[in-house]
Amino acid sequence: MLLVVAAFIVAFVLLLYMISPLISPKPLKLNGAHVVVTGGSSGIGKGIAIECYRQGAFITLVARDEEKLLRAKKEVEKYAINDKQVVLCVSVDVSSDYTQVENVIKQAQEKLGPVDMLINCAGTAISAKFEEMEVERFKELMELNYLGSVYPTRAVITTMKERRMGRIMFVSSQAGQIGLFGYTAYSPSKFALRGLAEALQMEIKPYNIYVTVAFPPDTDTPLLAEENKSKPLETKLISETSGVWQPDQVAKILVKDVVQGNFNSSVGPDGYMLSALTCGMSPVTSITEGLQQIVTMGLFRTIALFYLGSFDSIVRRCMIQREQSKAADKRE
Ligand SMILES: NC(=O)C1=CN([C@@H]2O[C@H](COP(=O)(O)OP(=O)(O)OC[C@H]3O[C@@H](n4cnc5c(N)ncnc54)[C@H](OP(=O)(O)O)[C@@H]3O)[C@@H](O)[C@H]2O)C=CC1
Ligand SMILES: CCCCCCCCCCCCCCCC(=O)[C@@H](N)CO
Repeated sequence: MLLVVAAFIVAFVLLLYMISPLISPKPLKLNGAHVVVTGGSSGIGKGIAIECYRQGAFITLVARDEEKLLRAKKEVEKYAINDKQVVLCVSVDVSSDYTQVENVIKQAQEKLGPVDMLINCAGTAISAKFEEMEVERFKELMELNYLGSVYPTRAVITTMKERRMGRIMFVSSQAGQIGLFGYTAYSPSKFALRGLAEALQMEIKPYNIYVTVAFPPDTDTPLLAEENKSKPLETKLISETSGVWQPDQVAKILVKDVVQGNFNSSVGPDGYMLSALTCGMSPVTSITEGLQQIVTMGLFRTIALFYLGSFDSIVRRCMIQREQSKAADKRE
């Protein structure tokens, strides 16, 4: 009896693998492709631009500061693999006015052809305790991190649907998979991207367009340095769990995933566990991914409970320490 059940399971898994080419997208060829990277003048976005350029892509860098854009362009150009490749810079605020965003995308398409791949990486982070966060920040982060990804996507989607091809990446964060101390304004803006990505992917899969959401851990960029100046100790200690990564390491993984059309892109062992654990109803891109989620979910939830316990104790310890030092100050 057991043997029959085992045989059925094996046959079922084999069958799944046989049909797997039907559900996995064909990898996109970066050579000659037009890749638009918002936030491409710094940090992770610049790393992604470099990685795509090294594989023969034409790049449009989108950000506000023109000087920073030009500096990034020069850096990216060092990685050319042929003399036809071009790096175009466009200066626009991706979060304020849709018409402006649409216009710059149009200009970029006129110069470098239709967009094959859009990387939504422009974004920022602020960490502070909920009651210490200025209320405008909640709106600002939603505007930049969420609407700043909606607008460029909206501007490329019609052409992608007509051409029946394309890739779109949203750069969320591990803080877009788990709500963390200090990130009451940031986490929601990154969670929102996941909802957008799931809904959009269901709409555009029949058009052969694939959506990827990336969930990077702390990455050594100008943004992290700036953020660390005022980051609550709790946030720092909790985030350290999954380490600090280099932008080029992160960029390599993200580019590989978006090229393959994977819905999920995670970095490092903690990132892998977080993604398996929080997969919910998100689309699956390969049989292996689905099977891994089925098998590991219970185990990862068990591990997660230990992590959550240790995060709670970090928060409690920091609170006690603060109160003690306040009391000591008073005595002096
Ligand atoms: N670093 C980290 O630890 C992590 C970062 N992330 C996410 O990755 C993304 C990139 O972060 P990172 O590389 O560290 O940040 P950086 O600050 O190094 O780069 C941000 C980029 O976005 C551009 N940008 C910012 N605001 C706007 C705007 N309104 N319109 C157009 N462009 C804009 C910036 O250029 P300019 O200012 O000139 O406009 C710059 O090119 C962010 O979405 C961040 O949330 C996710 C996980 C971890
Ligand atoms: C099985 C379960 C495993 C659980 C592992 C949990 C690990 C949590 C670490 C969260 C790190 C958050 C980094 C945010 C980075 C970011 O977006 C900002 N630095 C932007 O500047």
